[in-house]
Amino acid sequence: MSGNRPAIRGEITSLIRDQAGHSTFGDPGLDDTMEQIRNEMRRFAEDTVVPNAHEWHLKNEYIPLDVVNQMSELGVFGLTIPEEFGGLGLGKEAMCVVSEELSRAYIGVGSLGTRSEIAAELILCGGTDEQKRHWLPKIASGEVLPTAVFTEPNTGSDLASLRTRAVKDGDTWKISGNKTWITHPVRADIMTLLARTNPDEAGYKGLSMFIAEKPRGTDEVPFPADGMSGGEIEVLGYRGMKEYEIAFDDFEVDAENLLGQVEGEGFKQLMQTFEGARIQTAARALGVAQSALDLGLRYAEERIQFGKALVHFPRVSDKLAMMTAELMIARQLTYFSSWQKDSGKRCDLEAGMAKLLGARVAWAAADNALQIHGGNGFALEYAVSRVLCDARILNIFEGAAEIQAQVIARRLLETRGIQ
Ligand SMILES: Cc1cc2nc3c(=O)[nH]c(=O)nc-3n(C[C@H](O)[C@H](O)[C@H](O)COP(=O)(O)OP(=O)(O)OC[C@H]3O[C@@H](n4cnc5c(N)ncnc54)[C@H](O)[C@@H]3O)c2cc1C
Repeated sequence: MSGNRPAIRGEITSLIRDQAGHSTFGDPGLDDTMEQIRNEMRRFAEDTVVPNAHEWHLKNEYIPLDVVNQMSELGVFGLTIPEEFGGLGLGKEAMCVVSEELSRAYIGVGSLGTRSEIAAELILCGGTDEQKRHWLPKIASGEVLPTAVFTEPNTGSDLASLRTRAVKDGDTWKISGNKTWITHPVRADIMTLLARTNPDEAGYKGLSMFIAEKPRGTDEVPFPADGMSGGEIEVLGYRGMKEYEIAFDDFEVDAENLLGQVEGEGFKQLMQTFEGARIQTAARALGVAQSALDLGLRYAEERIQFGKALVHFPRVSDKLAMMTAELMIARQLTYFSSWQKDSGKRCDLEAGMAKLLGARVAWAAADNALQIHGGNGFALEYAVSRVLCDARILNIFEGAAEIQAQVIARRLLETRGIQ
């Protein structure tokens, strides 16, 4: 406790004021290559995303395809895909830096690569050679945008009990059932779709994963495919890709698009992506927290009350100091998890902690930054109002906070030999 004193918090605030506009406050401990990647992403985000993000949010608009195409050219969708399949062959560490920097500009942009990461990891870990050769280069180049179709109206956290059915009919599988909360499905070309292929097996063993092809749609005709319909779910934040509920009624998937050509492995295949997906979500949380800190600091410097800038009031500068310290802790845990993953070590415990902590830190940072804005923070016109809405989702998806806590507790008990 001796470290958390007013003088030290004041010193931290003075240091971050000096570093305002820098990439990070404090040295995150990355090498030059990673810092170059960060700078490149930052330049792109500052030029292309920051000036527009708030308007996209307020108008509930899609992130323009032109921005998506520029991200393809920067290699965002093929970051972790091996070079032999057209990717950049980088690790989760790079994925963290990129996700963080893009999410700092707008969580929607930082999340565009999420579904490509999940699809690529599913195919890399569980696909046949032919599926890898066919899909990975297209995902890496951004030619194919995936969407992740897992959640159902009655099945969220307890995914293993989902009910959407897949029935084999000659050379096709026919999918029937209801999915919900599907992000960016209208502009997607493939769906990583989890469905029950064995109705006699009610748990995870009855599930299989498909790489289901679909045509792109529009707002007017979102799903121009037989056996597929759906409607938009309006949301507080996390906009730019749009969320949909989707009904399948004998929707056809080619038999060759069953992942790995194996039935009953879908849940296990998906579990292999959990560590990576949690690390990526933790990195998105870092970006949101950094964005809140940037906005809070700038406002505290500019707003004068009682004849001084707000930043000179200890109760304001304390908030900035704690945001900075918490962000650094979450950042280190996230990077550490990525290093574990990149060196092939099990890291579900660390990834779960990073995701849980990152989401909390982002929410606290957004709340504090809004508080620093006073009444203006509550006005839609100010970017911090968006950041608060965007921060809120991080505790819900990619394993809600309660589920992460459960995973962490279970692993701790396991390591102590208690089952
Ligand atoms: C904006 C947004 C985007 C999303 N994008 C996608 C997507 O692209 N694809 C997709 O498939 N899904 C997506 N989801 C769905 C998301 O993954 C689920 O919302 C999440 O898994 C939680 O499921 P649920 O909403 O059904 O909540 P529930 O599972 O019903 O949980 C409700 C609450 O109960 C708690 N709870 C549940 N079980 C337990 C337990 N055992 N112990 C303690 N607490 C528990 C939860 O933590 C939560 O707080 C998205 C959701 C949102 C909101």
